[in-house]
Amino acid sequence: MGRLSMLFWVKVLGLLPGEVGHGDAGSLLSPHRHMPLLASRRAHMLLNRVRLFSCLFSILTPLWIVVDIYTLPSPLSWQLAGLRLLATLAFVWLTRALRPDGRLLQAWRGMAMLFAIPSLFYLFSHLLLSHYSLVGVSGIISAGYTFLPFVLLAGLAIFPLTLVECLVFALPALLAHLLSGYLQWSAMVPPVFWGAFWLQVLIAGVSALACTTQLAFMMALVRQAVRDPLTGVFSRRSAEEMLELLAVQAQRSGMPLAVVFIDLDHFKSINDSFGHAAGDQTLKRLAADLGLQLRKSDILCRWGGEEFLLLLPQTTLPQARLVLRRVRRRGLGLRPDGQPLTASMGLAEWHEDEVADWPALLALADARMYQAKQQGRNRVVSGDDAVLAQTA
Ligand SMILES: Nc1nc2c(ncn2[C@@H]2O[C@H](COP(=O)(O)OP(=O)(O)OP(=O)(O)O)[C@@H](O)[C@H]2O)c(=O)[nH]1
Repeated sequence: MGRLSMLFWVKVLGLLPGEVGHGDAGSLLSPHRHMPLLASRRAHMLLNRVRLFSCLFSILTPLWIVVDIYTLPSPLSWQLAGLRLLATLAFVWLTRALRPDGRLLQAWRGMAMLFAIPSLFYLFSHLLLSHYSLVGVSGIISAGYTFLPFVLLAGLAIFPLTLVECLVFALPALLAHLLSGYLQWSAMVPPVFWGAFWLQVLIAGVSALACTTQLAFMMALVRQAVRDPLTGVFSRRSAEEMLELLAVQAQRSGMPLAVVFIDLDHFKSINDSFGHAAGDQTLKRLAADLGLQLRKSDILCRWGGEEFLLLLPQTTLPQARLVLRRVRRRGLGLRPDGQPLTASMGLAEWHEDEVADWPALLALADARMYQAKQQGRNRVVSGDDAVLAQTA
């Protein structure tokens, strides 16, 4: 990582060097390269915040009707009350309609609606208010309506968003301000209008910094939480979470999903003969070597002790067998005595094995791994009791 980018991460964002990963800068820019676990956790967080805020707005929006009725002339106050009631209904609907399901698309939809309701309210209220020249208390209350885009842009700061997402969500509020100026162009005072616009751009910039900083911390936390500290591959807990996500995808889209349960052979003897530290080193080296041989979309997890789980999304049984043949041909590395390190592997696939859920898929791969142990170790057992030869 370059000195300049490290300066940004450490000095500007306040993260420690170990908490920053390769490709994190790209992940702050756009959500395309986010790993599925980060995407799903972020989707949950975004939608929960959307629901929290729409709940809050559904209480606060109608309360202001009383102030309008006491301070603004009729029928303006009643027209604004009608608008407020419509907005309240929309907020209530938003609070109840969307349930977090880990899909980013749904979270974006929720955010778009949360921001669209006040933006429309702002435009329509502005149209109504532009027909009146209000002074005194009425003037002060009506001026309050012009603050809505500022509130919206500042509200962005509570969401962990990438820079591109920030821009997309800030744009409607900025456009609403421009449109309101266009609709009442003759009555508008240009310096005030452009001054307000400049202020909104500034607030949007500060919000973008707050959003991306939150996201950077979230990425660091997720990375720490999902990795196994010894080997650096995914932990058991994150393996379960990813299996849940991948299972939903396999069921919905019909895409294949292969799972390999890997148990190292005679690992205890490494510890017994060479010590626990040598055992740890062997596990670390194996994880690093395996990681290099796999595709970016493949997911290697440490299930526990000397057991690993390999998740192969969008991979059929024959394709998974090819992957394992390649891995076994290259070898799993060496034991401290120079002998080849071997493993017993159980392979199962979502559709071909007709499993009902991911625990069943895992149980099948685990059972096949035991079969491989019983049949003499250093082999792969997959569907139809097919045993891949020891020397692939
Ligand atoms: N060094 C080290 N050893 C570990 C770790 N986790 C588990 N082990 C050891 O891995 C060994 C697993 O032993 P067994 O379950 O008997 O399996 P095995 O010796 O590989 O024999 P088979 O699986 O039957 O081929 C135990 O001695 C554990 O203490 C770890 O993080 N580091």
